[in-house]
Amino acid sequence: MQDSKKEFGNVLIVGLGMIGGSFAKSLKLQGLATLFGADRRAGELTLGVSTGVIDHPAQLDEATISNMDIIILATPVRAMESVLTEIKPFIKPTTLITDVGSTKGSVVAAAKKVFGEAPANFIPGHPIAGAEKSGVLAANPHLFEKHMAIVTPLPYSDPELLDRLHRLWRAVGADVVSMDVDHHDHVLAASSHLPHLLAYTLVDALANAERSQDIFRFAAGGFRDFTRIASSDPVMWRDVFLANKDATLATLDLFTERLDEMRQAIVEADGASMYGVFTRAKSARDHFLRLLEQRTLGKPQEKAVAISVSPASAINGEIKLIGDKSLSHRALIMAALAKGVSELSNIDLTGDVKVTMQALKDMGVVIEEFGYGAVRVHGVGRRGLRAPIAPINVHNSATSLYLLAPILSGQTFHVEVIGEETLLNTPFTHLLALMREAGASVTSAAADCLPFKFAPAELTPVKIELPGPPSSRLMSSAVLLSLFAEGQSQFSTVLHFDDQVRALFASFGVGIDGESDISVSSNELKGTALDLPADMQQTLWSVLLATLLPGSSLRLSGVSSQGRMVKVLSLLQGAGAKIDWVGEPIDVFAAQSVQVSFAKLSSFNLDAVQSYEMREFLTQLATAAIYAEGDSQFEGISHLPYFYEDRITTFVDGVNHIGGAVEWHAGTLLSKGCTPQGGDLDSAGNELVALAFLLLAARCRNGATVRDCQKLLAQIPNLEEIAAQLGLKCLVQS
Ligand SMILES: NC(=O)c1ccc[n+]([C@@H]2O[C@H](COP(=O)([O-])OP(=O)(O)OC[C@H]3O[C@@H](n4cnc5c(N)ncnc54)[C@H](O)[C@@H]3O)[C@@H](O)[C@H]2O)c1
Ligand SMILES: O=C(O)C(=O)C[C@]1(C(=O)O)C=C[C@H](O)C=C1
Repeated sequence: MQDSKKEFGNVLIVGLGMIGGSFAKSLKLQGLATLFGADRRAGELTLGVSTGVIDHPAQLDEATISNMDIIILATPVRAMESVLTEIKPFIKPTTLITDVGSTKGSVVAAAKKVFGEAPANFIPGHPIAGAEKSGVLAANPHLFEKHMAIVTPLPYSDPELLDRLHRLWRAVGADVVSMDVDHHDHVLAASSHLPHLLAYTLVDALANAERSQDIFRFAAGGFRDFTRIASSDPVMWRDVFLANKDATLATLDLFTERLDEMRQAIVEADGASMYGVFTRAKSARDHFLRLLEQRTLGKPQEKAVAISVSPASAINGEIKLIGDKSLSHRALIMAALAKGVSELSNIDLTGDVKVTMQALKDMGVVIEEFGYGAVRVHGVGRRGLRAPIAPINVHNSATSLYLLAPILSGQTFHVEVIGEETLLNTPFTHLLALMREAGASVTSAAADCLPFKFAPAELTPVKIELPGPPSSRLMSSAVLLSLFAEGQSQFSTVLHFDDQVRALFASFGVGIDGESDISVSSNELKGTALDLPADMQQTLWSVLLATLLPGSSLRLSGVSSQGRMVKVLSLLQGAGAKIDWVGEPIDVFAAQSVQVSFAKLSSFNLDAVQSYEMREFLTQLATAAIYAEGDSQFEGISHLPYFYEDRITTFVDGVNHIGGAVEWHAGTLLSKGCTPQGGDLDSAGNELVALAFLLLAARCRNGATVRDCQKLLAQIPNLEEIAAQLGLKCLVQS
């Protein structure tokens, strides 16, 4: 009867319908077992044999049962007790008995009733895959692939048989997870049972309604999508609701309450409440779908993208660049924590900012997007965020982590933060130390790396010195943390607080007093309207293009005349750049226009303090130095965090590869003015190196191709468009 070479030996399916048939067909097609089928409908067994789903029809008698290695119960759940009673006298203790039923508590109860105590070889299971079809003709051998199978082992389940059950599910393509029986029934009541109840009830209610003929005649996509599952097998679903009564009632009550609220919103024409529910639900569903896509398709591979730049002549015109990325992150967060509505314009919603925005949406913040760079954020107040349904994923965005972590530590719910790629191996020691100083309850994986788990905690004001010269992200973390500690927090730093960030916080009502001894008070935030100033990297890039390309004349509007922007432009002015501020400064960011034209730059030097201040601009400034007359020198780079040095060494290798003349000695960059020939530049996937290389390429004798620009394009998706607007020929090649 048995082919000993087959991994799972003799397998009997009791209830050869859609699920049992799918299981049998998958094992049979792979040659992993000899398949037996038993069903109270003889016709299903005949079909099972003729369609190649099973090898042999079988009876639940001693000859069959005592010969099986695995028995899978795949009948409706309420039939399982009678099947177990029938097979009990013949079961060998070494035979694995499992099931696929949609409820687990009732199946365990049935086993206890039949056996006194569920035996060690009885281990329940449940595939989270299915269809609205039934019967063996609906068997699909691929049904379980890349879907989850839940196993609910009992305390005394046989470990070897549990291992066999795991292997069995993996063999049909499922990912196996273990769960407690009660938890399973509550989760499935909400995720599967309630939707079936709603679909059946909706169709039935409408079928009996007045005008039912027309309702069905004119029902299109929405009705069809929503009610597909009302075509499922009625016996199976009657059994599910009889078997999982309490958990279903609990989730039904919650839903009924929310449906009543929605009804009330319609009665009162309360558009804001409806909009809130709809956007939160959309965001939650989109989030699920992304997770599901990742499960079924795996993570998409990032494709290497190159950008070739033809030698450019002059760039001319007038341009308003999208808002600064770092301000965009902060503006969204502040608007979410404020009370009332904020209107944000010229906000950059691409790249990492999307990560921050998604996290806020996942925690219930309604963010309406209109057109290019304009959003309306419905603030929920400092402690009004809601627990997300899944961990917050900051992907590869350290900025999102620095800004979200302090606000999560001040919430009233538990939440986990996960990340991806390089972020997973990065220790966030200073950030964690800062939060713990305020009494935050945050635990991390080894070595202060992600994932982080936050629990509610009462935060207290801190009085500390921020370590080293702190990053501007850490300074913002400190301010955000202070908003959740009742009282006044004080930080001293060796650096001045960035003026633009200070202006942004102030416009939401956060007073940051002092230059390097900073005090922040926790108070309520109020929504506001903000027009963000142009992105600093993109502004510097455009200014340098116009400076380096003879015949250029460019006007940039909406450039902040505060903080680092002014400093970097002053530095270039000092080297001979023709940069003029035009008009009066407006708004909280003191935005103005900037007029730039070609200039012959003279060499310029940065001491260690300036290198620190200009650290984000070093690769672009080094490019300017390459085309300046004479030797320029940037000192103290090796004192910066390692990734700044990595950027510079990648930059130096690339420049020299295409005929430039830069040297790198003991943490100092030396550039001898020259015009490189051009060729291939490898940015090693770093977006700031890539941006500098595009600048370098524009003035090379023969142009150049910059490799590995995918991260740059993720940060500035409309780069080709900006270049075209300026008259620069950039071609993106994927
Ligand atoms: N349909 C789904 O999407 C889905 C998904 C996961 C799990 N499940 C579970 O799988 C099981 C089977 O569902 P299905 O969709 O395959 O249903 P189905 O109707 O296609 O198959 C059930 C089979 O069991 C047989 N049967 C009923 N009582 C029996 C008895 N006492 N003895 C022998 N055979 C009997 C029926 O004749 C039928 O062929 C159910 O417990 C269900 O809860 C279903
Ligand atoms: O896709 C469908 O048609 C299903 O109904 C599958 C579904 C579900 O609700 O997700 C149905 C019952 C289960 O026990 C598991 C899966």
